[in-house]
Amino acid sequence: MCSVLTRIRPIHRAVALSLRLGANTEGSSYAATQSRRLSPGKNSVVDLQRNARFYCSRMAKTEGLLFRQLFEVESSTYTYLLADTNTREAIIIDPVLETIDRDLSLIEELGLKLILAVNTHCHADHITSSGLMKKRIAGLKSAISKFSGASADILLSEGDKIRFGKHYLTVRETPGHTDGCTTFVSADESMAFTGDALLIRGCGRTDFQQGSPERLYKSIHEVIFQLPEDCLLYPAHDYKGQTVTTVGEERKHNPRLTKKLEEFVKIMDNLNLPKPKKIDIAVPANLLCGLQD
Ligand SMILES: N[C@@H](CCC(=O)N[C@@H](CSS)C(=O)NCC(=O)O)C(=O)O
Repeated sequence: MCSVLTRIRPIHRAVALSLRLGANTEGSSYAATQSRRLSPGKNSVVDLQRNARFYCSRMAKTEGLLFRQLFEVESSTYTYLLADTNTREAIIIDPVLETIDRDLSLIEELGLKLILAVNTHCHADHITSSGLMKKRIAGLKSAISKFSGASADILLSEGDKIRFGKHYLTVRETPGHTDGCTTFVSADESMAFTGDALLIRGCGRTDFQQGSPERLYKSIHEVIFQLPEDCLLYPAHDYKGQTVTTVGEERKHNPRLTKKLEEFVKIMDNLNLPKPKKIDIAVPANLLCGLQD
Protein backbone atom coordinates (compact mmCIF):
# COMPACT_ATOMS: atom_id res chain seq x y z
CA MET A 1 0.00 0.00 0.00
CA CYS A 2 1.21 3.51 -0.77
CA SER A 3 2.85 5.31 2.15
CA VAL A 4 0.53 8.30 1.76
CA LEU A 5 -2.41 6.23 2.86
CA THR A 6 -3.17 4.44 6.09
CA ARG A 7 -6.38 2.90 7.29
CA ILE A 8 -7.84 3.97 10.63
CA ARG A 9 -10.80 2.96 12.72
CA PRO A 10 -13.69 5.47 12.80
CA ILE A 11 -12.40 8.76 14.21
CA HIS A 12 -11.72 8.54 17.93
CA ARG A 13 -13.96 11.24 19.35
CA ALA A 14 -11.72 12.19 22.26
CA VAL A 15 -8.67 12.59 20.06
CA ALA A 16 -10.65 14.51 17.49
CA LEU A 17 -12.02 16.81 20.18
CA SER A 18 -8.63 17.53 21.73
CA LEU A 19 -7.16 18.22 18.30
CA ARG A 20 -10.03 20.57 17.57
CA LEU A 21 -9.69 22.42 20.84
CA GLY A 22 -5.96 22.73 20.39
CA ALA A 23 -6.13 23.98 16.87
CA ASN A 24 -9.23 26.11 16.90
CA THR A 25 -9.52 27.90 20.23
CA GLU A 26 -7.69 30.93 18.98
CA GLY A 27 -9.36 30.70 15.57
CA SER A 28 -12.85 30.56 17.05
CA SER A 29 -12.58 33.65 19.23
CA TYR A 30 -10.83 35.48 16.42
CA ALA A 31 -13.61 34.30 14.12
CA ALA A 32 -16.27 35.63 16.47
CA THR A 33 -14.57 39.03 16.72
CA GLN A 34 -14.06 39.19 12.98
CA SER A 35 -17.58 38.06 12.33
CA ARG A 36 -18.95 40.91 14.49
CA ARG A 37 -16.60 43.37 12.79
CA LEU A 38 -17.24 42.17 9.24
CA SER A 39 -20.92 41.32 9.49
CA PRO A 40 -22.82 44.06 11.25
CA GLY A 41 -25.82 43.45 8.99
CA LYS A 42 -27.72 40.22 8.43
CA ASN A 43 -26.61 37.82 5.71
CA SER A 44 -26.27 40.33 2.89
CA VAL A 45 -24.32 39.20 -0.18
CA VAL A 46 -21.56 41.64 0.77
CA ASP A 47 -21.34 40.12 4.26
CA LEU A 48 -21.09 36.63 2.82
CA GLN A 49 -18.36 37.69 0.39
CA ARG A 50 -16.40 39.34 3.20
CA ASN A 51 -16.75 36.24 5.35
CA ALA A 52 -15.60 34.03 2.49
CA ARG A 53 -12.44 36.12 2.17
CA PHE A 54 -11.89 35.90 5.91
CA TYR A 55 -12.34 32.12 5.93
CA CYS A 56 -9.76 31.76 3.16
CA SER A 57 -7.23 33.87 5.04
CA ARG A 58 -7.91 31.99 8.28
CA MET A 59 -7.13 28.73 6.46
CA ALA A 60 -3.76 30.02 5.41
CA LYS A 61 -2.90 30.45 9.10
CA THR A 62 -3.18 26.74 9.88
CA GLU A 63 0.22 25.74 11.22
CA GLY A 64 2.52 24.30 8.60
CA LEU A 65 -0.13 23.90 5.93
CA LEU A 66 0.08 25.41 2.47
CA PHE A 67 -3.36 25.67 0.90
CA ARG A 68 -4.47 26.89 -2.53
CA GLN A 69 -7.92 26.94 -4.07
CA LEU A 70 -7.67 26.91 -7.87
CA PHE A 71 -10.47 27.36 -10.40
CA GLU A 72 -11.16 25.93 -13.86
CA VAL A 73 -13.48 28.26 -15.71
CA GLU A 74 -15.15 26.00 -18.30
CA SER A 75 -16.51 23.45 -15.81
CA SER A 76 -16.50 25.81 -12.80
CA THR A 77 -14.39 23.24 -10.94
CA TYR A 78 -12.32 23.91 -7.85
CA THR A 79 -9.00 22.12 -7.56
CA TYR A 80 -7.27 22.14 -4.19
CA LEU A 81 -3.55 21.98 -3.52
CA LEU A 82 -2.43 21.14 0.00
CA ALA A 83 1.14 20.73 1.20
CA ASP A 84 3.27 20.42 4.29
CA THR A 85 5.40 23.56 4.41
CA ASN A 86 8.29 21.68 6.02
CA THR A 87 8.53 18.43 4.08
CA ARG A 88 7.05 20.05 0.90
CA GLU A 89 4.94 16.91 0.29
CA ALA A 90 1.75 17.89 -1.53
CA ILE A 91 -1.54 16.43 -2.68
CA ILE A 92 -3.94 17.76 -5.28
CA ILE A 93 -7.71 17.25 -5.14
CA ASP A 94 -9.85 17.16 -8.29
CA PRO A 95 -7.32 18.44 -10.85
CA VAL A 96 -8.72 19.27 -14.29
CA LEU A 97 -7.14 18.36 -17.64
CA GLU A 98 -7.43 21.89 -19.08
CA THR A 99 -5.43 23.42 -16.21
CA ILE A 100 -2.69 20.81 -15.87
CA ASP A 101 0.07 23.19 -17.02
CA ARG A 102 -1.00 25.93 -14.61
CA ASP A 103 -1.18 23.46 -11.72
CA LEU A 104 2.17 21.79 -12.42
CA SER A 105 3.89 25.18 -12.86
CA LEU A 106 2.56 26.33 -9.49
CA ILE A 107 3.70 23.10 -7.84
CA GLU A 108 7.16 23.55 -9.32
CA GLU A 109 7.37 27.25 -8.41
CA LEU A 110 6.40 26.52 -4.82
CA GLY A 111 9.03 23.78 -4.61
CA LEU A 112 6.49 21.08 -3.78
CA LYS A 113 6.77 17.33 -4.24
CA LEU A 114 3.39 16.13 -5.48
CA ILE A 115 2.77 12.64 -4.12
CA LEU A 116 -0.95 12.11 -4.73
CA ALA A 117 -3.65 13.24 -7.16
CA VAL A 118 -7.00 12.33 -5.68
CA ASN A 119 -10.51 12.68 -7.09
CA THR A 120 -13.55 13.10 -4.86
CA HIS A 121 -15.51 10.95 -7.35
CA CYS A 122 -15.76 10.00 -11.04
CA HIS A 123 -16.63 13.39 -12.52
CA ALA A 124 -19.16 13.69 -15.34
CA ASP A 125 -18.50 17.25 -16.47
CA HIS A 126 -14.72 17.38 -17.03
CA ILE A 127 -11.77 15.05 -17.49
CA THR A 128 -9.45 14.71 -14.54
CA SER A 129 -5.77 15.45 -15.12
CA SER A 130 -4.67 12.81 -12.60
CA GLY A 131 -3.81 10.28 -15.35
CA LEU A 132 -1.74 12.75 -17.36
CA MET A 133 -0.09 14.08 -14.18
CA LYS A 134 1.11 10.56 -13.43
CA LYS A 135 2.87 10.56 -16.79
CA ARG A 136 4.55 13.89 -16.03
CA ILE A 137 5.54 13.38 -12.39
CA ALA A 138 7.59 10.32 -11.48
CA GLY A 139 6.20 8.38 -8.54
CA LEU A 140 2.90 10.26 -8.41
CA LYS A 141 -0.03 8.06 -7.32
CA SER A 142 -3.70 8.49 -8.13
CA ALA A 143 -6.58 7.74 -5.77
CA ILE A 144 -10.38 7.52 -5.86
CA SER A 145 -13.10 5.68 -3.95
CA LYS A 146 -13.30 1.91 -4.37
CA PHE A 147 -17.01 2.43 -5.09
CA SER A 148 -16.34 4.77 -8.03
CA GLY A 149 -15.79 1.93 -10.50
CA ALA A 150 -12.69 3.80 -11.70
CA SER A 151 -9.15 2.51 -11.82
CA ALA A 152 -6.42 4.24 -9.81
CA ASP A 153 -3.30 3.33 -7.86
CA ILE A 154 -5.17 3.59 -4.56
CA LEU A 155 -8.82 2.72 -4.02
CA LEU A 156 -10.10 4.60 -1.00
CA SER A 157 -12.39 3.33 1.77
CA GLU A 158 -14.19 4.94 4.70
CA GLY A 159 -11.71 6.05 7.38
CA ASP A 160 -8.59 5.89 5.22
CA LYS A 161 -6.07 8.62 5.91
CA ILE A 162 -4.44 10.54 3.07
CA ARG A 163 -1.09 11.66 4.45
CA PHE A 164 1.24 14.44 3.26
CA GLY A 165 4.04 15.35 5.64
CA LYS A 166 2.62 15.77 9.13
CA HIS A 167 -0.89 16.44 7.81
CA TYR A 168 -3.64 14.08 6.78
CA LEU A 169 -7.19 14.07 5.45
CA THR A 170 -9.67 11.40 6.51
CA VAL A 171 -11.81 9.76 3.82
CA ARG A 172 -15.55 9.86 4.53
CA GLU A 173 -17.89 8.14 2.12
CA THR A 174 -20.71 10.49 1.08
CA PRO A 175 -22.58 8.71 -1.76
CA GLY A 176 -25.73 9.99 -3.44
CA HIS A 177 -24.48 12.14 -6.33
CA THR A 178 -22.55 9.01 -7.38
CA ASP A 179 -21.87 5.74 -5.52
CA GLY A 180 -18.20 6.63 -5.12
CA CYS A 181 -18.49 10.18 -3.77
CA THR A 182 -16.12 10.98 -0.92
CA THR A 183 -15.53 13.92 1.39
CA PHE A 184 -12.03 14.53 2.71
CA VAL A 185 -11.84 15.92 6.25
CA SER A 186 -8.78 17.55 7.83
CA ALA A 187 -7.36 16.06 11.03
CA ASP A 188 -8.72 18.83 13.26
CA GLU A 189 -12.06 18.90 11.39
CA SER A 190 -11.52 22.57 10.57
CA MET A 191 -12.06 21.97 6.85
CA ALA A 192 -13.58 19.41 4.51
CA PHE A 193 -13.55 18.94 0.74
CA THR A 194 -17.05 17.87 -0.17
CA GLY A 195 -16.70 17.16 -3.90
CA ASP A 196 -20.16 17.21 -5.52
CA ALA A 197 -22.02 15.95 -2.44
CA LEU A 198 -22.53 19.36 -0.88
CA LEU A 199 -22.23 22.53 -2.96
CA ILE A 200 -22.56 26.04 -1.52
CA ARG A 201 -26.32 26.52 -0.91
CA GLY A 202 -26.87 23.48 -3.12
CA CYS A 203 -25.81 19.89 -3.65
CA GLY A 204 -24.84 17.52 -6.42
CA ARG A 205 -27.55 16.44 -8.83
CA THR A 206 -28.89 12.89 -8.49
CA ASP A 207 -30.33 12.19 -11.93
CA PHE A 208 -27.49 10.10 -13.45
CA GLN A 209 -24.46 7.94 -12.51
CA GLN A 210 -26.16 5.97 -9.68
CA GLY A 211 -27.63 9.19 -8.28
CA SER A 212 -29.97 8.79 -5.30
CA PRO A 213 -31.50 11.75 -3.46
CA GLU A 214 -32.22 9.57 -0.40
CA ARG A 215 -28.58 8.48 -0.13
CA LEU A 216 -27.33 12.01 -0.69
CA TYR A 217 -29.61 13.42 2.01
CA LYS A 218 -28.36 10.77 4.46
CA SER A 219 -24.69 11.40 3.53
CA ILE A 220 -25.00 15.13 4.06
CA HIS A 221 -27.03 14.98 7.27
CA GLU A 222 -25.20 12.05 8.86
CA VAL A 223 -21.64 12.81 7.78
CA ILE A 224 -21.06 16.39 6.61
CA PHE A 225 -23.54 18.11 8.93
CA GLN A 226 -22.06 16.23 11.91
CA LEU A 227 -18.79 18.12 11.50
CA PRO A 228 -18.23 21.19 13.73
CA GLU A 229 -20.39 24.23 12.93
CA ASP A 230 -17.37 26.31 11.92
CA CYS A 231 -15.81 23.60 9.75
CA LEU A 232 -14.99 25.20 6.40
CA LEU A 233 -16.53 23.36 3.46
CA TYR A 234 -14.81 23.49 0.08
CA PRO A 235 -16.91 22.11 -2.80
CA ALA A 236 -15.80 20.78 -6.18
CA HIS A 237 -17.88 23.39 -8.03
CA ASP A 238 -19.53 26.71 -7.70
CA TYR A 239 -21.57 28.37 -10.41
CA LYS A 240 -22.14 31.71 -8.66
CA GLY A 241 -18.64 32.86 -7.76
CA GLN A 242 -18.69 31.62 -4.17
CA THR A 243 -15.60 29.95 -2.76
CA VAL A 244 -16.24 28.45 0.66
CA THR A 245 -18.97 27.89 3.22
CA THR A 246 -19.34 26.36 6.69
CA VAL A 247 -21.34 23.53 8.19
CA GLY A 248 -23.30 26.05 10.27
CA GLU A 249 -24.17 28.19 7.24
CA GLU A 250 -25.35 25.23 5.18
CA ARG A 251 -27.36 23.70 8.02
CA LYS A 252 -29.16 27.02 8.34
CA HIS A 253 -29.36 28.36 4.81
CA ASN A 254 -29.07 25.53 2.28
CA PRO A 255 -32.37 25.78 0.37
CA ARG A 256 -32.41 22.02 -0.36
CA LEU A 257 -30.90 20.44 2.74
CA THR A 258 -32.94 22.40 5.26
CA LYS A 259 -36.03 20.59 3.93
CA LYS A 260 -37.43 17.26 5.17
CA LEU A 261 -36.35 14.20 3.17
CA GLU A 262 -39.61 13.94 1.20
CA GLU A 263 -39.45 17.52 0.00
CA PHE A 264 -35.74 17.20 -0.76
CA VAL A 265 -36.47 14.18 -2.99
CA LYS A 266 -39.16 16.16 -4.83
CA ILE A 267 -36.78 19.08 -5.38
CA MET A 268 -34.04 16.79 -6.68
CA ASP A 269 -36.43 14.89 -8.94
CA ASN A 270 -37.56 18.15 -10.52
CA LEU A 271 -34.30 20.01 -11.08
CA ASN A 272 -34.54 19.40 -14.84
CA LEU A 273 -30.92 20.37 -15.43
CA PRO A 274 -29.42 19.86 -18.88
CA LYS A 275 -26.87 17.02 -19.03
CA PRO A 276 -23.26 18.18 -18.57
CA LYS A 277 -21.89 18.98 -22.03
CA LYS A 278 -18.89 16.64 -21.69
CA ILE A 279 -20.57 13.72 -19.93
CA ASP A 280 -20.12 11.27 -22.82
CA ILE A 281 -16.37 11.78 -22.96
CA ALA A 282 -15.69 12.63 -19.32
CA VAL A 283 -17.15 9.54 -17.63
CA PRO A 284 -15.36 6.92 -19.77
CA ALA A 285 -12.09 8.89 -19.51
CA ASN A 286 -12.39 9.32 -15.75
CA LEU A 287 -13.14 5.63 -15.24
CA LEU A 288 -9.62 5.13 -16.63
CA CYS A 289 -8.12 7.75 -14.31
CA GLY A 290 -8.17 10.34 -17.08
CA LEU A 291 -6.10 8.31 -19.53
CA GLN A 292 -7.74 7.17 -22.74
CA ASP A 293 -4.93 4.91 -23.98
N1 LIG B 1 -23.45 22.98 -17.04
C1 LIG B 1 -22.42 22.11 -16.60
C2 LIG B 1 -22.94 21.04 -15.67
C3 LIG B 1 -23.62 21.59 -14.45
C4 LIG B 1 -23.97 20.41 -13.53
O1 LIG B 1 -24.77 19.59 -13.87
N2 LIG B 1 -23.28 20.35 -12.37
C5 LIG B 1 -23.38 19.20 -11.51
C6 LIG B 1 -22.03 18.91 -10.95
S1 LIG B 1 -20.93 18.44 -12.23
S2 LIG B 1 -21.66 16.66 -12.74
C7 LIG B 1 -24.36 19.34 -10.40
O2 LIG B 1 -24.50 18.43 -9.63
N3 LIG B 1 -25.08 20.46 -10.33
C8 LIG B 1 -26.06 20.64 -9.29
C9 LIG B 1 -26.79 21.93 -9.46
O3 LIG B 1 -27.75 22.12 -8.71
O4 LIG B 1 -26.39 22.74 -10.31
C10 LIG B 1 -21.77 21.40 -17.78
O5 LIG B 1 -22.35 21.37 -18.86
O6 LIG B 1 -20.68 20.86 -17.57
